[in-house]
Amino acid sequence: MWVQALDIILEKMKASGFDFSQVLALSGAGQQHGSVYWKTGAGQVLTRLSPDLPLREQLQACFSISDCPVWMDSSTAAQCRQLEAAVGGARALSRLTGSRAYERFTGNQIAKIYQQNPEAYSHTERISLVSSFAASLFLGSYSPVDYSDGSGMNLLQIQDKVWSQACLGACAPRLEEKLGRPVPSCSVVGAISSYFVQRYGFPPGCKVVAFTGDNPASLAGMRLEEGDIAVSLGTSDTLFLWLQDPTPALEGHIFCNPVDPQHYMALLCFKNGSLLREKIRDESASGSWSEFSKALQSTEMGNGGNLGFYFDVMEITPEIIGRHRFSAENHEVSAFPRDVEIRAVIEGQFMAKKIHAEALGYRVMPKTKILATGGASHNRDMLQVLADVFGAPVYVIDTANSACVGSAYRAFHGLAAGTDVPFAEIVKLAPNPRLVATPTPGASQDYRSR
Ligand SMILES: Nc1ncnc2c1ncn2[C@@H]1O[C@H](COP(=O)(O)OP(=O)(O)O)[C@@H](O)[C@H]1O
Ligand SMILES: O=C(CO)[C@@H](O)[C@H](O)COP(=O)(O)O
Repeated sequence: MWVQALDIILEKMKASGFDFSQVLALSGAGQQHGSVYWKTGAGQVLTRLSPDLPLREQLQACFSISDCPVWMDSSTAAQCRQLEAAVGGARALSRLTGSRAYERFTGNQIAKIYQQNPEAYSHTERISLVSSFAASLFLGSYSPVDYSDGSGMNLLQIQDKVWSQACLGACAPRLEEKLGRPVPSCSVVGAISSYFVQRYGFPPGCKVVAFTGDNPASLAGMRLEEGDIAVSLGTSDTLFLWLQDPTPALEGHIFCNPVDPQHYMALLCFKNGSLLREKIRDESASGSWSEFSKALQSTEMGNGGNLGFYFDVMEITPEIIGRHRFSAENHEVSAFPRDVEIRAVIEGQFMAKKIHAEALGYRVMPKTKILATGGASHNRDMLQVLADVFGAPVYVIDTANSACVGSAYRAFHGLAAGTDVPFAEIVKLAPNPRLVATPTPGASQDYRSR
């Protein structure tokens, strides 16, 4: 599916007259943590692709696992406990790799594949992340994993930027050779393969800059500065911040920074994001976002004291499931009126984000900007609640696809690789984010007191 998606995108671009010969460098992003298993011999196939055929037809037999584990999988609790035990506990693993063991993190996913399907594992010559997999297609050879996306595996020592031998050993045998050596996120990993030159007309020297995770790429696309907080309202909701001195904790993740190898980023991931909001929209707003917005407009900030927490699937931050509603008198109730329900979902989600960010050491400063992205950042009424809960102005960039924009910026940065030009300098002429919501005076104190 992923290979075919790339075929389709490039064919559509070609049909629309896109001039590939102008592309000097490219980069990209993939959902974090997902993994792709290349069968023995696949590396050879990659180097000999015929420009006369789509990629899908040529790569069909190249994978030892046909259904790639993706980030939403949470079936690896046993492997998580084994990994934590092997390195001296959850806190020790977090200090080493930036996170305690998480079910979706790739090391635990690999361990499960090795334990349940050792034959497929032994026929695997290379394991890619979704990001390095896509880069490999463009390169025509295996692309290394970059430090930033590599931090979402529970395998990389985030301070030293090398695979942890203890973690590798706890997950599966001969794993280091299947992963290859990780590289700085701004590395040029090679030139585009002749397949793309001949089939689409890319210039032969077009540089491929290491691909990274969707959240690190979004951080680049939003040109985050210290003190800012980015809120991505996609399928999942994620929150990320730029950090200099990380303090890995038991909740949340520390990743290597995708644009500055000396720095870090913190990330919190909430599984009950847009899919939950869509469910509530269908149940309480006749399936219409505009009805959903009307409910937010017609209810008061603070929701008359009603409070709700909604986790239809097992949440990541924190591990909890179920819908929990509390009346103004602090009694658990089984339902709210439709409009109250809609406000309760949005206020509950945004208050949780603020509380968890503060637990990682985050403080709203006078210059703090909240940068919103992802599909739901089109919804201005939701963004007003976000501004009120955080007590900070909310901005959006012109496109909600910040991971794509970030990939383009990173490709541009890659062109200057080796000259030590900082990323901020490279993107300084990019359009500034637009202010879309300012906090209602006194709002954040109101929310704090709740
Ligand atoms: N007007 C809107 N209001 C709220 N949510 C919206 C609106 N438009 C789109 N969305 C949500 O955006 C989500 C898709 O976000 P997107 O960032 O594209 O996803 P992904 O994280 O998979 O890249 C959809 O699940 C949808 O619920
Ligand atoms: O697991 C995480 C981050 O740790 C997710 O954020 C994935 O990176 C994919 O997210 P969506 O783009 O589907 O929201």
